[in-house]
Amino acid sequence: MLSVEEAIAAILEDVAPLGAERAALGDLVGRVTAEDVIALMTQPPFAASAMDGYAVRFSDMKVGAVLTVIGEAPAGAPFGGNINAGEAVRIFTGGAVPAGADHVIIQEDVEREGAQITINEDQPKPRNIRAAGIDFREGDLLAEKAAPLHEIHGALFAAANIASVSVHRRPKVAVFSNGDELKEPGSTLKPGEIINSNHYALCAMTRNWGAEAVYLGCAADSEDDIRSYFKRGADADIIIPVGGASVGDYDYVKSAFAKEGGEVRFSKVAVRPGKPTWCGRVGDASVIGLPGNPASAIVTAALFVQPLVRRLAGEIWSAPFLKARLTAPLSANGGREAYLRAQEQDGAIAPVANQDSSLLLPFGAANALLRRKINAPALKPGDEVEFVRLR
Ligand SMILES: Nc1nc2c(c(=O)[nH]1)N[C@H]1C(S)=C(S)[C@@H](COP(=O)(O)OP(=O)(O)OC[C@H]3O[C@@H](n4cnc5c(N)ncnc54)[C@H](O)[C@@H]3O)O[C@H]1N2
Ligand code: MOO
Repeated sequence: MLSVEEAIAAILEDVAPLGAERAALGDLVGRVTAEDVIALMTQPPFAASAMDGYAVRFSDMKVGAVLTVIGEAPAGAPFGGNINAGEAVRIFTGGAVPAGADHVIIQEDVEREGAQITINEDQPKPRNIRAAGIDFREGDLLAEKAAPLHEIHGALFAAANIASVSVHRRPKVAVFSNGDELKEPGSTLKPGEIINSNHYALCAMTRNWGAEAVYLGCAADSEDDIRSYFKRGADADIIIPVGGASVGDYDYVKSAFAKEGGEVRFSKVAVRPGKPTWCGRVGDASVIGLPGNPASAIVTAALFVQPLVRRLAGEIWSAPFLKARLTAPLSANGGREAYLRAQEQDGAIAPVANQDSSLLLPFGAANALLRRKINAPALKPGDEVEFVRLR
C-alpha cells in the first residue's frame, strides 16, 4: 500500500499544466497565469490632483496672499498652459496637475471672489499631488507566471491597459457517483436507500481549486452502466468515480474501468479515512477513484484530487502544513496516516468528537484536517501538531 506522499507523487507523475488560452478580465478568479503579466502603461499616467481645489506654486502659499485663477483642470480635460507666480488653476480630484504647480490647496482653505482666491489657511508643506507612476510603471511585473489570480487582478490589469491575459486552461473534472441505494434530494426513499450527496461537495471543492466541474450522474451497481459513465467522462482531464472502490460484491468500478482499457496506477493508500482511494489513466484522462463514505471522499479529494487539479491549472502547489497546539489529548495512531476533522482557531486545535468516515455534519464545524503520521505516539494538550486548512 502506498503512503500518502507516494500516492501524491504517483498522481502527479507525468502531469504538466494544461495549455494556455486568453482570458477576459471578468473571468480571472481561480485562473493561473501562463506567462508574466507586464504593465502596458504607467499608472497614474500623469501627476494628478488628490483633492478638489486649486493647483498653485507652493512658494505663493502665505496666509492672506491673493492669486489669479487662470483656468480649469477637471478630470479628463487638462489645462494646457503653465502656472506662474501669483497664478492658480481650478482643479478637481483626478485632474492633471498643470506644469509649474507643485501643490494643490483644497478649496476649503481659500476664499474665492470672481477670478481671485485668497489663501486663508497656512499650508505646511506641498501636498495633494499624486506623482505619475506611484502605483506602477509601464514594464513593471504585475503578476508572475504561475500566479493564481484573485478578485483584484481584473482591476489591476485593466488599470495597466491590458484587455486579456494568458492563463492555463481550466482542468475539466467529471464526477460520477455509483450505487443502487442512492437517490436524489427530494426523493421518497425505500428501505435501505439514502440520499446521493457527495458530488455537491466534490464539484464545489474542485471548482475552488480551479476546475470546471461537471457532475455526470449516478451509475447503477452494474459494470455496463459504470462503463457508460467512463465513456461520458472521456473528454475530461480528470474523471472522479465516487464509491464502489472497495472489495464488496457490488463494487464494480475498478472492473468497469479495466474493461474500458483503463490502467491502474495504485489501488489503495495507507490513509485514514480513504484507504480504497485508487488512481489510474484511461485515454487522456487521469482517474482518481474516491471511496463512497462521505468523509472519506471529502478528505481524499482534499489530499489527492487537489494537487492534480491545481497542477493541471498551472499552479505550483503542495499542501501547506501549518502548526497548532492541541487542546485535547490524542491517542496513538496506527498504520495509516490519519487526517482528523478538526477545529482550529488562533493556533489552538482539537479534533471533532466523532471521526466516523460516514459523517458529514462534523464538516460544519471543522475547518482543518489534523495530520497524524503513521504510528505517531499519543499526545497531550499543549503538544504541537500539523494541520492543513479545509477552509
Ligand atoms: N471488507 C472490507 N470492507 C470495506 C473496506 C475494506 O478494506 N474491506 N474498506 C472500507 C472503507 S475504508 C471504506 S472508505 C468503504 C468505501 O467503500 P466504497 O468506495 O466501495 O464505497 P461504497 O461501498 O460504494 O459506499 C460506502 C458508503 O458510502 C455511501 N455512499 C456511496 N456513495 C455515496 C454518495 N454519492 N453520496 C452519499 N453516500 C454515498 C454508501 O451508501 C455506503 O454507505 O468501504 C469499507 N468497506
Ligand atoms: O477509509 Mo474508510 O474511508 O476508513 O472509512
